[in-house]
Amino acid sequence: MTRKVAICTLLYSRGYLPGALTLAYQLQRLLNQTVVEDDITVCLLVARALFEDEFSPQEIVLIRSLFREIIIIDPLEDQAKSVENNKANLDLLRRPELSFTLLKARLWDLVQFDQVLFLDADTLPLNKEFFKILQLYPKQTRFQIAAVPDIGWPDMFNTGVLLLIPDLEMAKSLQDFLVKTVSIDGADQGIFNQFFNPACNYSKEILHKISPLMEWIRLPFIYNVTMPNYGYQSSPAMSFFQQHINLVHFIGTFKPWSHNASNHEDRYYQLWRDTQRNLHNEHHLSNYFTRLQLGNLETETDFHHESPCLDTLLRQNSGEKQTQVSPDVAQVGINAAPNTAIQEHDQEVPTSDPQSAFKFEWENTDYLRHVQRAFPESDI
Ligand SMILES: O=c1ccn([C@@H]2O[C@H](COP(=O)(O)OP(=O)(O)O[C@H]3O[C@H](CO)[C@@H](O)[C@H](O)[C@H]3O)[C@@H](O)[C@H]2O)c(=O)[nH]1
Ligand SMILES: [Mn+2]
Repeated sequence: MTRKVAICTLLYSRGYLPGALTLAYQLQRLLNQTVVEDDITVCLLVARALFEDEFSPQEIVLIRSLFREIIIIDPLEDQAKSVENNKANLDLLRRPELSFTLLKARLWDLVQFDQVLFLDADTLPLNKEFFKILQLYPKQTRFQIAAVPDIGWPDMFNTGVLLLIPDLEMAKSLQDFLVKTVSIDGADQGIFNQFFNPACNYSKEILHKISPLMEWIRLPFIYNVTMPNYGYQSSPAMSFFQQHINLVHFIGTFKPWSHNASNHEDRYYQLWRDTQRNLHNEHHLSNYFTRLQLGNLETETDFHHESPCLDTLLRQNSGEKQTQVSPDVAQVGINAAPNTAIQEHDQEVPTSDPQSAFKFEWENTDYLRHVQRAFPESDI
């Protein structure tokens, strides 16, 4: 039977829009070149406040033309509390903008799909071989998460590429867990590892009470090759495996769309920019995106003058599928909120600061009560 598979990315601030659009464009391009057994829907998970208050109608049209489905997500229950609890560890990471990556927990709510492949907005699949990822574990269960080891700490997985089985009980357990536990890195990667990965738990017994089947399935690195890959970029391994790399992931604060990225010579950054350029050309968007990268406010007038194809797009996409709330394009305010500041992205300097301030608070929670209820006997 054909499985319904969502390939999703997440957007909760407009600074990552170039990443999300370029990723969607690349996915479409590669999907057009290949025959995939599954019924694939390329989706954008977008924070409600961002989608409804910050995007202009033209931006929404553009987003709709690249994503088959837009899924508007609300904050998690007690999200503000979780963000506050995690603040100290996120400060260690020096990435305050990552606090809302916890929203990835919403992926388990997407039970309209049989499986979800999540990709960070700063990833770029390179070839159609990438879709083989969907065939790697056909029997994946809701207790398993499939992901690639993190180069910063390979006993943990990186959460930029995730395969998961949506399930409402798991969603609830994970979200309860999130509220009650301090994340290792103050964001989603730490907490998802603490939830699924036995290496991140002081007590295996506790993990087994959730389910003995809880597991991280370790995917090959070629499905999430993180850049910059300090020390490895020019290594023999890099040249040996180069032909087999299926996806690159631009981790850290310096992104290919950062304002000074055009001086960056690395071939994968260049590849990302070439892909973005093709997207611009097809949609007549170059000027618009130049301004976006600089973090300037967009104006409707400029946009219309320079993008005559958008009226056509508006008409073409008016029937586009969208789940949850669907604000009428015409009713959405034009740049109602000021553009969120796009940070100065300097080249990230590797740091040897200790990252060990996390603490587990099993004793102080009633987490176990919740998870035991969440998993019926028959599943264990
Ligand atoms: O301001 C932001 C920041 C992030 N995102 C989304 O969240 C993802 C994660 O942020 P990113 O900058 O890609 O994080 P990384 O530099 O890749 O950092 C690592 O650490 C993060 C926090 O644990 C994980 O989410 C990542 O998967 C992991 O690679 C992005 O790709 C976007 O999809 C936004 O929409 N707006
Ligand atoms: Mn990322």
